[in-house]
Amino acid sequence: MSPTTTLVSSPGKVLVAGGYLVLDPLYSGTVVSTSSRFYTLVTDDLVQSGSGRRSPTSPIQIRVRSPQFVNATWTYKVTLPTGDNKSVLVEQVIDPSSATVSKNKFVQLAIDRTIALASEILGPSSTEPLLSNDIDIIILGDNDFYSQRAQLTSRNLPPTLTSLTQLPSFLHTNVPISQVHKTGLGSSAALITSLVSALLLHLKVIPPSSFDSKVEKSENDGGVSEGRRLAHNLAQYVHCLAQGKIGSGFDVSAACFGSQIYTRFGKEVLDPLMSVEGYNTTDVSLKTTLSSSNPLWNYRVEPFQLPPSIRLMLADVDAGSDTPSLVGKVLKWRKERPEEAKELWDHINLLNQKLSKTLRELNILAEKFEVEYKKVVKYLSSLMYVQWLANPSLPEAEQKIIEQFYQARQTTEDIRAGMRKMGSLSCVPIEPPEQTDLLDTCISVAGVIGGGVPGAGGYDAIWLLVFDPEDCPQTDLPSTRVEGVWSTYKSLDVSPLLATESKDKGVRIESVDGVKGLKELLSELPN
Ligand SMILES: Nc1ncnc2c1ncn2[C@@H]1O[C@H](COP(=O)(O)OP(=O)(O)OP(=O)(O)O)[C@@H](O)[C@H]1O
Ligand SMILES: C[C@@](O)(CCOP(=O)(O)O)CC(=O)O
Repeated sequence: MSPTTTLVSSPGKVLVAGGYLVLDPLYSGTVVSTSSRFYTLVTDDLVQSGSGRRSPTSPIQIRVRSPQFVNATWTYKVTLPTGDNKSVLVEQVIDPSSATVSKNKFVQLAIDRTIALASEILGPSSTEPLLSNDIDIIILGDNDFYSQRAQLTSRNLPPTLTSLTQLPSFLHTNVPISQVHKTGLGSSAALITSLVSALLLHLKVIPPSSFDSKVEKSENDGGVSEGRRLAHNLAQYVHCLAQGKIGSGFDVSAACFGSQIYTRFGKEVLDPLMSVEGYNTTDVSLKTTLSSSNPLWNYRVEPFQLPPSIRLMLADVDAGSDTPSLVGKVLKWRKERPEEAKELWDHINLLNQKLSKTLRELNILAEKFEVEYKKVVKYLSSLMYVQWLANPSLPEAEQKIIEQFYQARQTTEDIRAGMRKMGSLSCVPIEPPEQTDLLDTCISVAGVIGGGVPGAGGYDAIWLLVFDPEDCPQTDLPSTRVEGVWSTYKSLDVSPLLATESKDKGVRIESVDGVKGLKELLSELPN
């Protein structure tokens, strides 16, 4: 086989509405995929990897490196099924000279399960030649996935968006993965989705057109290829296996399909595959279970994107919360007080639907009244919310657009109130008072539409939607005013993230030259 290199990326996520509710298939979540991405490069190019063609008797080796971390190289030996041994075996090769053994369950399971699926679909004898050269995998996450506070401090830079753009790409974190401060963009979901997608492509289980949205649109009713759906199902499976539980899966879905209104799949589809010890001896077929035509994969992905000239802003709040414990407490409350919970969840659900409908309506208005829409964005970008409706003599189209923005503001506020109520009823700090103060300060800034705490909430982060008018001097942009508030905010340590919304539909095939800083990084990697 001639050497090949495959590079794939997948985005991070922000659950702007639907936290907790999205765990139940009766409700949905509005998830925005981020411009910050995870990249997986798979290569068997002898020059690049410095390794060589295997002799037929030596084992298949896969080396994985995460160059942003200390002690983050993992080598695996792969045994394909032969004779009586029907399962794929992926074992870590431990270097006896190394003082500490580093393991990465997420990476190991992704490789193991993807090769097992490939071997079922292609047959072991067709899979073997695809692994005839040793494989090198490089994993990289955009800086946003990890807190850059220490990097900014060490360079004497203030915590602003401008400072973040000055940092080199894929900065080393100077710690092992287990000690890194994550920012909540869903590193593990983006990592697994990009890794399994890259391997499925590399092993030719799916064609590159699987991730070409133009081809997908022209060839498929729903605009989504079979290959992308297979990658999604596999990534959901691996993520659940690595986390040891079946979550809602909104993060993996966003990494695969992009921004969307997400309704989860029923847990039943993965139950037979979820035994960690027994997964590779089970008689359950991966090919059948993970197939895009398996009706048990009953998730729903409705396309969604933010209206034009609206910017998503994110800030990492350096306090942190333990999501699983928040989820455990909320679900306990829901179990103990089902009626109270149902009433509140139904109420929040209507508000969530109202928000996505309003944003959708704004997309339609922006297309229909392009000039008026731009004018309104510019006009509102310098006004505080209380002034938005102050001029009733504006032309009808402009008035209509302003009313929708006003509605978006009110609905985000109503959702926040609903989430705070859920927090107080379940005794969980979903939007704790410190975050309420921060959000109230931010949304009172001119040009800010609304905001909230993403996902499970707590002390981790906040999101805002702000007007982002074209041809506006940097100093007059709402995002610049917000940054000013964040950098001087005293009661919490607030640090911006660079991420905006990714309008691309999830997994994307990349070229090394097209990813800023990648070529340089690869050229500096030791063999
Ligand atoms: N750059 C990376 N290279 C290799 N593995 C990684 C990398 N980043 C994350 N991981 C894997 O993902 C695991 C973290 O998963 P975890 O579910 O705790 O994070 P998360 O909830 O997705 O994070 P966040 O949403 O805060 O970004 C790590 O232990 C590691 O196995
Ligand atoms: C609480 C929950 O609905 C969202 C958690 O989101 P996040 O990881 O806090 O972004 C859990 C889930 O959907 O898996």
